[in-house]
Order: sequence, then C-alpha cells, then structure tokens
Amino acid sequence: MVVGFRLASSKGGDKQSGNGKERIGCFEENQQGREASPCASLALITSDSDWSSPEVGHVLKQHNVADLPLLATYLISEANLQKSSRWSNYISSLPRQPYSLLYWTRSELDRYLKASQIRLRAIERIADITGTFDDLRRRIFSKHPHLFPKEVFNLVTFRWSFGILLSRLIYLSSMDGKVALVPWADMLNHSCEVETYLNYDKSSQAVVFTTDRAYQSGEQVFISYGKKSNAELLLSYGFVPKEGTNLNDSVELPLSLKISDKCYKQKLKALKKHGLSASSQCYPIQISGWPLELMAYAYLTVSPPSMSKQFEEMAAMASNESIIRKDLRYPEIEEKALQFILDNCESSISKYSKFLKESGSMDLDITSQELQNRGVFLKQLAVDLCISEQKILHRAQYILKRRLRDMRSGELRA
Ligand SMILES: C[S@@+](CC[C@H](N)C(=O)[O-])C[C@H]1O[C@@H](n2cnc3c(N)ncnc32)[C@H](O)[C@@H]1O
Repeated sequence: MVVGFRLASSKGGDKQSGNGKERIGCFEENQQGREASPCASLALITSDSDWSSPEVGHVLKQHNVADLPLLATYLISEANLQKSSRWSNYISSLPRQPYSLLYWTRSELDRYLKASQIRLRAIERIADITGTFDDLRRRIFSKHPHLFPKEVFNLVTFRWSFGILLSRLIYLSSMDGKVALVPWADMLNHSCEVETYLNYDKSSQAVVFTTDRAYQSGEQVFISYGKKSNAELLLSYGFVPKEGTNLNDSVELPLSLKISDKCYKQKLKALKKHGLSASSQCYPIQISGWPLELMAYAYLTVSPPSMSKQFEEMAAMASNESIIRKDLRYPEIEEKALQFILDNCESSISKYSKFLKESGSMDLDITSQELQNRGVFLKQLAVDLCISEQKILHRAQYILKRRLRDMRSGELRA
C-alpha cells in the first residue's frame, strides 16, 4: 500500500484511490485567513523557513549559524510568539519535555546507565548543546539583547528545542539531504519491524511514505526512524523497543591499547595519525557479528614489536580509512586478537550483570511520588537497554569461544 501525507498544496483531507496509491491525509499550517500556497516549504520547517521575526533570522544568517542551532533558535523564537506564529498550533502540541536522555540528570545517567556506552554519548551530547548555546550567546545573543532576551533564549529553552529537533527532525534524502520538521507527520511512531520512511516527493510536493504491508482500518501505522540501535533510540527518542524486535540493534564495545605494551608509543602514534584514540575506541557489535575495523584494532593491540611495519596498515583499517578493503588477516596473531576481543566482551558482560543484579534492589528516591514514578520509569528503560546490549555480547562471546576452541583443537591436532 502506498500512503501519502499531502502536506501543503491542497486544503482539507483528501482521499484518493487509484493505481494502488492512496492519499489518506492532508495537513497544512497557515495563518488564519491566509491561503496555503501550493509550495511544500509552507508546511516544512527547515533552515530556509521564513521567520515571523525577520530581524532575528537575519542576524543569525549574517553570522553563518549552522543549520541545527539555527533551527533550534527558530523554534524558540516562534514558540515565544505564541498565537502570532504561523506554527502556533503545531508548537503548542509539542511535548514540554521531549523524551530523550537530554532530560536525564547527570546522577540519573550515572546511576542507571553506568554499564552502557550510551551514558558517555548522552553526556557528550548535553555538553555539545551547552557549548553551542554558549557560543551563540557570546557571539550573537549578548550583542543583540533586544532581539535575544535572556528570558527567552537560554539554556533551558535550548535544551527543549534541541530535544524536539533530535527526536522529530526528518531527513529528506530527495531534498538534497535537507533536515526538516514536518508538522503532524512527525506524530507517527517508530517500529523496528517496518521499512517505511518519510521522504519528500517532488512531483506531488508532499512528504509521503509507502507502507511495506497492508494495514487494517483503525490499526496504528508506523514508520521507521532509521536503522538505529536500541541505545541510539533511547538517546534521541527516549524509548527502548520491545526485546528481540530490533534487527539493527548493536552494542558499543570499548577497546584500548595496553599501557604495558612495549610498542605503546608507536601504536598510539599510528592510531592518532588515523584519528583514533588510544584511551578508548568503541566499535559496534551486532548479533550477526562485528566490523572489520574492530578486528584491525585488536590485531594492532596484540601485535608484537616484530610486526611494527604493519602498525600503520592496521591503524588505517581500524579507522575505516583504508582504501583497500581487503580482509585483513594475520594468522600468527589471530588467536591472540580473538582472545583480546573475548576478554573485553566478558568485562563488559560483567558490568551489565552487576548493574542488572543491583537494579533489583536499587533504592528509589522516595521523597515524592513524582520522583518515585520517574525513578521506576528510568530504571525500567535502563534495564531493558542493558538486557538487549548484554544479549548481543553473550552471542559474541559464544561465537568467539567457539572459534578459539576450534583454532586451539586444530593446533593440537597439528
Ligand atoms: C516523532 S515523535 C512521534 C510522535 C509522538 N508519539 C508524539 O505524540 O509526539 C517521537 C516520540 O514518540 C515516541 N515514540 C515513537 N515511537 C515509539 C515507540 N515505538 N515506542 C515508544 N515511544 C515511541 C517517543 O517519545 C519519541 O520521542
């Protein structure tokens, strides 16, 4: 079934069947009394949208503010105008607190997500938003206080607008990769089990999606927010899919060089040259396996001084910068490399086990019912995430152990 959400060019809902194509909705956003023009930009919020306060937009554009902070400021500016913004209906329907890790406090992140690498990603994201706001405040807002009053443009409103953008922006590949807020179409929820994406259709000047299955009338229609891991969905959207439904799930495995390594400095230099960190480099492990880059990092870590000529090649491969995507194999150190990955998997697994064991008896803040409910909710999200991540690591552990056992029994036979 092909479903199209017509967004701008016609008024009212239209339903049109034929050639298997069915339009089931029509959404538009225009000022009272103003006619919608047949132009999709009317219904999309992009970095090119017209500002209700043109002077504010003009100042930001003069300073070449990047798309995301520009859109964040746009949303705050329009929200502040309330009824006089053409987006007022849409903005008033947006959540006051977007559900994402941006709204977890540092102590909640440390408490509930200590086993998962997503904790660091969330901390980095929060710091990035603070940094972006500070930069705008220093360069622009403080120079034009009449246009950007502190009561309106502050860290609280920025966290809200970034939370909205990161959980609702839609990537429109057919609009040269533009990102946009698509009012009302962004009410659609995600399912990991559908291959249905929103995109801009040039011929109908509308944002459309094509379902990959038949839906019964009255059934909830889902789209896909992209092939994301459970941790990424929690980070940006604040939910964890039902166990076992996300085939694109992965867990980040952190690896690092051993400081006791005789070639530590040489290896570090090779890693740095290719933009990698020695302290900790994360690679995604999926239920179906792990990337070549992870194997290359493991080869580099365990390789002896006699292989120093290959350090460069291994580091390039570990960084995904290698031009030749050959299957990197060093049979003489393969066993050690697999053992290195297994040791790291097992140390991560034990972190998850510890958290899951502790979570059963975790004291929740009982100073208020509200905090108690929040604690129960966040803990459940964290437990769901940790179970799914640990499951992938258990699978990797099983594969690694089996490979090592086969290798070792082969060696014995030889
Ligand atoms: C683009 S909005 C979708 C519309 C949203 N339901 C609303 O009413 O505003 C994304 C948000 O919807 C919620 N959401 C989307 N898909 C979900 C799912 N499969 N399970 C739980 N929450 C989901 C999350 O809170 C997410 O941050």
